[in-house]
Amino acid sequence: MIKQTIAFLGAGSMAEAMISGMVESGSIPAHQIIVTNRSNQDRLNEIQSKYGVRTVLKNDLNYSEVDQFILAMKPKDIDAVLEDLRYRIDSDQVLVSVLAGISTSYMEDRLNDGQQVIRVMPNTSSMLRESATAVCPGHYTGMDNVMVAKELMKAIGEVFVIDEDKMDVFTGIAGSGPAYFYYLMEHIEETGNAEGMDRETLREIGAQTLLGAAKMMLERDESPSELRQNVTSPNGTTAAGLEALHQSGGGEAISEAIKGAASRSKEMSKELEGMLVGSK
Ligand SMILES: NC(=O)C1=CN([C@@H]2O[C@H](COP(=O)(O)OP(=O)(O)OC[C@H]3O[C@@H](n4cnc5c(N)ncnc54)[C@H](O)[C@@H]3O)[C@@H](O)[C@H]2O)C=CC1
Ligand SMILES: O=C(O)[C@@H]1CCC=N1
Repeated sequence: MIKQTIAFLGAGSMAEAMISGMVESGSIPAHQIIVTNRSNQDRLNEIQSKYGVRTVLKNDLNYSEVDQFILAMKPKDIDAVLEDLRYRIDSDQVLVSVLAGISTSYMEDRLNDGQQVIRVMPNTSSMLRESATAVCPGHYTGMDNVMVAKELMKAIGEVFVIDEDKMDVFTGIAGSGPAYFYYLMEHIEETGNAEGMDRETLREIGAQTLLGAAKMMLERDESPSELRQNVTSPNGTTAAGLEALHQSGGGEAISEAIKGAASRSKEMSKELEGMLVGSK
C-alpha cells in the first residue's frame, strides 16, 4: 500500500483516467489523493463525488503535506506552474509530470537546484488500469521516490522504465496510440454499417477482434508476423484484405502516425523554450 500523499495539479481527462485507475486498484487510499485545478469548483465536486478523493482549488492546497505532485495540466501552462512551485516545495518533494514533450531537464532548469522530477507518459486506458506507461527519472531523483512513482503507475497498468531519448517515440506509440485504434474502429463501424450492420453490434465485434489479437500478442510466443501468417490462408480473404491494406499504404500510414506524434512531442518543448525567450 502506498503511504505517500499525492496531489494532482490539473483535473482534466488524463488526471481523471489516472485517479479512476488508482482508486480502483486499491493501492493508494482515496484520502491520500488530492486533486486541484485553478478555478473550476464544479469539476472538482464531480471528481470528488465520483472517486471519493480530496479536492481543493490550487491556491488553497497545503503544499507541505504533499509527497509527490502529479503535473497534469496542458504543456503551455508548465512555466507558470514551475515558477509557482519553485517557491513552495522542498527538495524532498517530487514532481511527476505527465506532460507530453516536456523533458526532465526543462523542468530541472526552472526549479531549485537538485529538485527531484520524474517524467511519465501514461495513456487514457489508465481509467481501466490498462495503460502502457513510461517512467523516466530526472538527474536528482532518489531511487525510493522512483519506486513509489513506479508503484503508482503500476496501479494504472503496465510500466516501462525507458531512457528519456525514447520518450518522444513512446508518446507516439502508447500515449497517443489509443486514438489510432479508436480511429480504426470508427472506420470498421463505418464500413460495416454501409453493408447494413448496426453500429452497436459492430462496435462489439470490432473491439472483441482487437482484444483477441492484443491478447494473442501478449500471451503467445509467435511474433506478430507469424500470427498474421496464421490468419492468412493461401488465396483467401485475409490475403485479399492485406493486399488492399498494403496498396492503400496501411503500414506506412501507421509508421507516419507514430513519427508525426513523436516529432510533435519533440517540437513542443522547443516551442515553449521559444515562448520563454520571446517573453524576456
Ligand atoms: N489526454 C491524453 O490522452 C494524455 C495526456 N497527457 C498529458 O496530460 C496533460 C493534460 O491533458 P488533458 O487531461 O488531456 O488536458 P485537459 O485540458 O483536459 O486538463 C488540463 C487541466 O489542467 C488544469 N490546470 C491548468 N493549469 C493549472 C494549474 N496551474 N494548476 C492546476 N491545474 C491547472 C486545467 O484547469 C484542466 O483541468 C497534457 O500535458 C498532456 O500532454 C499525457 C498522456 C496522455
Ligand atoms: O495529444 C496529446 O498531446 C496528449 C499526449 C499523448 C496523448 N495525448
